[in-house]
Amino acid sequence: MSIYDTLNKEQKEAVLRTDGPVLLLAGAGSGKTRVLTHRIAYLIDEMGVKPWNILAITFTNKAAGEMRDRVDRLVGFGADQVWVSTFHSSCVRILRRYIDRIGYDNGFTIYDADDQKTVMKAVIRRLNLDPKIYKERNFLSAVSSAKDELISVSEFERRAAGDYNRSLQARAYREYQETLRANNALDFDDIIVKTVELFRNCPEVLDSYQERFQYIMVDEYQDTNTAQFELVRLLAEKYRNLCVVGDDDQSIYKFRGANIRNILDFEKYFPEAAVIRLEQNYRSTQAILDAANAVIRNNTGRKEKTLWTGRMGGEKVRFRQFDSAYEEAEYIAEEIARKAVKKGMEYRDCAVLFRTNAQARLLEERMIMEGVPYNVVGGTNFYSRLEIKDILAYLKTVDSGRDDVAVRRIINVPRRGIGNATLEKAEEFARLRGIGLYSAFERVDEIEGLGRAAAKIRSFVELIRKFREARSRMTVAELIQLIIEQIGYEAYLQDYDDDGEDRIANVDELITKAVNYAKTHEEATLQEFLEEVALVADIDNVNDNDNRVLLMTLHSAKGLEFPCVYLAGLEDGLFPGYMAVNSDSIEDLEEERRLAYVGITRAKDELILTSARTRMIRGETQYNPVSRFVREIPPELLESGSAFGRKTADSRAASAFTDRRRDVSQGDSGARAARGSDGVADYRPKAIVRPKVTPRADKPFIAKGIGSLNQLAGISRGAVYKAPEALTYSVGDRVSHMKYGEGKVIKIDREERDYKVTVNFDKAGQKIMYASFAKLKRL
Ligand SMILES: Nc1ncnc2c1ncn2[C@@H]1O[C@H](COP(=O)(O)OP(=O)(O)OP(=O)(O)O)[C@@H](O)[C@H]1O
Ligand SMILES: [Mg+2]
Repeated sequence: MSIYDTLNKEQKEAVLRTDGPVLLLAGAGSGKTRVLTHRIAYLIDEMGVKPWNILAITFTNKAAGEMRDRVDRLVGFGADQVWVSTFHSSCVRILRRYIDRIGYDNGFTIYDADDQKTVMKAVIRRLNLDPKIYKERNFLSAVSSAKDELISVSEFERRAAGDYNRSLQARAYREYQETLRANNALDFDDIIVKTVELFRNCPEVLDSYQERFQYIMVDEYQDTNTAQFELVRLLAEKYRNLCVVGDDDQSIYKFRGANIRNILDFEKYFPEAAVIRLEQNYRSTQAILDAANAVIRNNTGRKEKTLWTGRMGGEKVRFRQFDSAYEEAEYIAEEIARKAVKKGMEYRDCAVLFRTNAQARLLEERMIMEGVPYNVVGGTNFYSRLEIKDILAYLKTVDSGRDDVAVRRIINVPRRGIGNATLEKAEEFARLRGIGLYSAFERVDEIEGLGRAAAKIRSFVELIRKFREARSRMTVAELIQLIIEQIGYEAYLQDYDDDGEDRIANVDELITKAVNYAKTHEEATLQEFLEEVALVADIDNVNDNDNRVLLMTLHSAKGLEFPCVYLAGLEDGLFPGYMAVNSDSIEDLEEERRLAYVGITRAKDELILTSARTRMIRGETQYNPVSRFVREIPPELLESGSAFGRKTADSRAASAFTDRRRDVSQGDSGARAARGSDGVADYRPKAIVRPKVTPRADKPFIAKGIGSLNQLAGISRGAVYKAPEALTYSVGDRVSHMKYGEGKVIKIDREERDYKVTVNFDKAGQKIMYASFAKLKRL
């Protein structure tokens, strides 16, 4: 039997039709990704296509890794020569070779979100705009949307003419772009945009890649944006062997410029395209698929699809509502622990999905208490931690010194007493000469008026010089160790805050990564290491061999599948989000609904939906109704039993502890406020019991991510014990709130640590919030 015999008729057609454009449109779990891997195998094994003539693009590095594994298993020989990668990694590889043709240096750096913010803040300062009114994130999102649509600075300026706000954005875009250029840096969007620019401006380069990639495949095509589509279109223009697979019901990146039009336009640019549809879902049970269909059916203007599964029956989808988010988290963690212990479920077979990153923390807390090993994907990206960024900034400076943001980051880490005035002088010196900040430091003797600060800069330059020397005879891991020792970084971290130990552990983790990197890459250079690090999307921190429950946002879960899935926080106002619920257009709501569809269809055998009646968000208690997505599932498809029957004395004590801790950090009586007045709560923590927070000895305790105990403890340690300040408003006043708009104060309760304010908002209705968090302004 050949591997192709396991495919159904339509899948086989998509695999065998190797020449010419193919559009494969099909619902979740219908084997689209499987078609791509089999297609690669078929091209190599049966058609004699050279592996290096194939390019397969996926959405995340994890997906790329999975596809690579599957291809390795299917193809006997040469699979490693196939380019299986994300848009971004492919483009970086191309730009490393050729970006000098469009005026950059091939050793460019890649800026992450934090770096971008730093640059944009400086731009706002330089444009003399009031940073209280003009926020870098607004400018950055305007810039990013422009880049998604391939709108250049000058085009943006042209379109902005006559519109004050757009013109400001245009100026910011120009300044921002010039700064990046001066630093020889690209942001994430530039990686695609510059590749398109390169292809458009250098036909010979484009031609060489067209020859190279004679067969191109794109997974999750529904989420490609205009720039990415143009890139693929250019590459495929000559041979036209382009196969894209996607599902319009799973398009969830509109906010990032993903363009559903690309699906519709595909046939326009490739009129000869064969359109293939798959209708059998191989992933989920009928019960799960029914729920998914019941939800997505409510979107308008979609192409109705028939999706069926041979996996008849299956456990009903479960729905549980809790009084608070703590109880929700407790339920999930306890149940997972029980399944693992009693039923021998593997932790890795289970995922907890949620709408916003902020939901992770409570879940983590409970996982730790239950001794459930877990990994948080996203939100707490390892590489965005302060300590990791510090070390990487050192490495970047040692590597090239061309990245001003990196140099600025470490100039006073650890403290060297180099003040802002000194830095400004150096920056001015650099700007006038068109050189980088580090180059200015190297010429410190020429900078006037530095006084004693000059010596401090000189010794910094000397330090970097030493590291550069060492670099040639050391591995990356050794270099990191040397840097840590020389700058006294451990002591610095210990002093920095209460999380010193954890931070040091993270740095150790980076060293481990560097060691592993060297093992898997023959010529592991520092530059390559930095490049890989810059590209790892959040999901890539997950090590598949780890037997852990995955906690992640719905966005990160795309394309993945798990036997058991918990979908948490199903409340109107959270999922669908507040904005989508209150927006006039249905587009936002429909995008949220597609996200719900993605979530539901990740489950193979078991799906549990949960929600909480009350939830604290930034000190405000929110009372949210059950998500409309749950209500869209007909009751006969749901099993909604009691959530409280099985609560043990132990777990009550534990929740009392959690609630109490929230009390302290959020102001007194937080738990009471959180529980609300609907009278449903079946118990109240009368005595505050403080169980010792030690992981259970009989279960594996592995806490990765932000969830280590030290850091958890930091929740309360870090909390501010604020005495209530005098309020500037009183009952009856009209006030405004950043998110909810205007409303009237109905009640103010003075509590030990804060005021609890009840406001009736004109649009958002009644909310109870703590004054120090709510930042209400009297009108
Ligand atoms: N013909 C088949 N026979 C058996 N199993 C199959 C077949 N086709 C797909 N599967 C299995 O069904 C599951 C879903 O397949 P796959 O991940 O390729 O779907 P997909 O369409 O890419 O889903 P998504 O839309 O979520 O990305 C996988 O476990 C896959 O191995
Ligand atoms: Mg897929």
